[in-house]
Amino acid sequence: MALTRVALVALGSISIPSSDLRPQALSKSNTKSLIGFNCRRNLVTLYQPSLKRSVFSDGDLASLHPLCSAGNASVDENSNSSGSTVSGAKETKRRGRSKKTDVQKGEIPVARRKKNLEADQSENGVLQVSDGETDNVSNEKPFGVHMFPYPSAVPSQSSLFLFDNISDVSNAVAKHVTGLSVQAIRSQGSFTLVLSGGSLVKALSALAENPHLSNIEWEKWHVFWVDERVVPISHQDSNYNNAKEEFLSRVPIPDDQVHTISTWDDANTAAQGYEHSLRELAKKKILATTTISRRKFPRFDLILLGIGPDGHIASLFPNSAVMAENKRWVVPITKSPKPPPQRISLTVQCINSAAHVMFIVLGASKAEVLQRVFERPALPGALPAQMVQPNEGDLSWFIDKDAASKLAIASWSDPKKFPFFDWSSLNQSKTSIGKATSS
Ligand SMILES: O=C1O[C@H](COP(=O)(O)O)[C@@H](O)[C@H](O)[C@H]1O
Repeated sequence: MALTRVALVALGSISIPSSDLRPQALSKSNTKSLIGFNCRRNLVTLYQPSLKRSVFSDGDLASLHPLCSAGNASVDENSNSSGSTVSGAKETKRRGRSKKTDVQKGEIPVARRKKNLEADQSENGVLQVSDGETDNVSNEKPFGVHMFPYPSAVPSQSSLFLFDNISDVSNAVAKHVTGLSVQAIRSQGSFTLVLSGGSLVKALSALAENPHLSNIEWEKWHVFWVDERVVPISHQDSNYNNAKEEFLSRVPIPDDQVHTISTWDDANTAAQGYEHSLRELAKKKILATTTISRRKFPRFDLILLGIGPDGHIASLFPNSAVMAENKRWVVPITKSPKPPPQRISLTVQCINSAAHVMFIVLGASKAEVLQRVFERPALPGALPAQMVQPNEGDLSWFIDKDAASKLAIASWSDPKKFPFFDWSSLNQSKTSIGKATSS
């Protein structure tokens, strides 16, 4: 019990910086659909300030969103008119936000843009998502079990946000990314973003629209890819091409800061070439690095991940040998089960070195795999998405209701169905054996 408390107190200092999903950006109907969870390893806590408390029974969950009720009833738009919130340890105050939604691209000087965005940031660097009511997370209780992560030296934190549709997801993602961009630029002068391919890119549409389009300091962005297919960059299978059409062509990031991967050769050469260019950028300090087990890895500010129906992330497919790679930053894939067969991918170790990792999962075709990721343990490597546990960063999931439709969220608090496992007991077990009789 004591161990549980320790873990929960830690929830009071959620370190995700101002993802800022405040309701000003969410329309009234949007706020109905938002559910926020904070997870620390296998703990999930859910907050809703309008209930003036932050611990929920299953009944509360059912009233918050139909997806949380045991029967997964169809969505009742009126079931929750208050929206939910994730807030920091300090009281959240609604602050004034300048209305610039109609400001055209480039019209706001950089200094003013910064000021406007700073006004949007949370106090104390703590995530504060609010519908204007207040909440305090310092005495949370565990809500349930979250995923089946593999232990690592430093527990990471994660959050799960659930929305009705892709447009709500896109708005929330845009605000989250904007917040991280502001924070990175403020602390180090640039923002390094890593894109995935596939359906995820569509969820970036709100980022390329006002107010984000005008507010973001695009000239300080560097864009990378978590994986690429070995096809010409103009090919319809190219992740670059996909991102260019859906997102990059709509935002003013300088061309030389869009780090396309040369894929004219075979996968081996392309992987070596990409790793080489990343290492060069690290030497030039354009890319930060971090050390894990005495090896250097790039520390991207944010990696955006999708998930395939088989649980693959990037181009890392279930049970492939490259899942175990812990030296290289980039690996070649020559027999991808999903076409095209030749690809390159950042490694799990590389992904877990990022400061922030965000999954964006949309659509019913992802419902089953999401259930496996959150509710079924798998052997290491069998479900690549479960291996995403940033070493010194945070993980967030932005999910629409179709993708979440098979999650038994209402049962997550049932210890019989989802046994609570306290990872901190692993660290303490050596010293606590002797104490067992005295307590
Ligand atoms: O092949 C790939 O698939 C995953 C998932 O794509 P989705 O279309 O099913 O969302 C994607 O994240 C990855 O970048 C891509 O190369």
